[in-house]
Amino acid sequence: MITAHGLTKAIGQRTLWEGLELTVNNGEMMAIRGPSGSGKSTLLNCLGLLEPLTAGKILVDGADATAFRAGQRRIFRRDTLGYLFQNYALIDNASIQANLAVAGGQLRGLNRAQQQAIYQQALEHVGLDGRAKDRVYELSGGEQQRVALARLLVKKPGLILADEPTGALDEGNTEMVITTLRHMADKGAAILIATHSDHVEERCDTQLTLDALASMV
Ligand SMILES: Nc1ncnc2c1ncn2[C@@H]1O[C@H](COP(=O)(O)OP(=O)(O)OP(=O)(O)O)[C@@H](O)[C@H]1O
Repeated sequence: MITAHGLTKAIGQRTLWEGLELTVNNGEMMAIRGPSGSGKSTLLNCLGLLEPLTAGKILVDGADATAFRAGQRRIFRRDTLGYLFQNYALIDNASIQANLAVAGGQLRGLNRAQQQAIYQQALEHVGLDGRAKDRVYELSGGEQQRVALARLLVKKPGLILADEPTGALDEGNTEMVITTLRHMADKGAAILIATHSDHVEERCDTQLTLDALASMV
């Protein structure tokens, strides 16, 4: 569960958003809407502790994440956070399997055969069965997006921040991504999705719109 109070972000002279309040419970998906430049990606980056806030407080499962020290932030990113970036954030010259292996999460403490079974299941889920040895740079944009999704399935994070996760995908793959995220929410994850898609918003439980808040001061 993530709760945020009074979130404010200013970049230079511009206030992107001010006094934002939001709560996403475990099991829920929230759509973050708003025109290009309204600060959707920046909000996800702040919630993921990748970028500092100007003001406000973020609570993750009741803990004040804004007060985390560097070590606690690392553990939060390693154990709790799953991020679907617009640029997929994959290791380009490594194989699909190597990209799944860096997911951490539920993999720790498992033997090789058990890990292989988890990779296999995740790749089947995203329609990349039998492709584990393919290099990421050989894949299409949509396939890379599906590897990023498979990595989330391997990690099973409690909090997922997805930045326009269906942007590069056709209708079938969009449906697969959104159904997979819905499945992860139903298993207990709290999920925020920055999206321009009405269809994605319809599949979410709640929405937050950032439009009117962006202002010059
Ligand atoms: N580090 C930065 N330095 C300067 N300006 C920045 C920085 N990060 C973001 N911005 C600006 O903040 C604004 C919000 O950007 P952001 O990417 O969060 O918007 P967005 O709503 O996600 O847009 P889109 O829908 O196009 O992805 C933009 O005008 C962007 O140029």
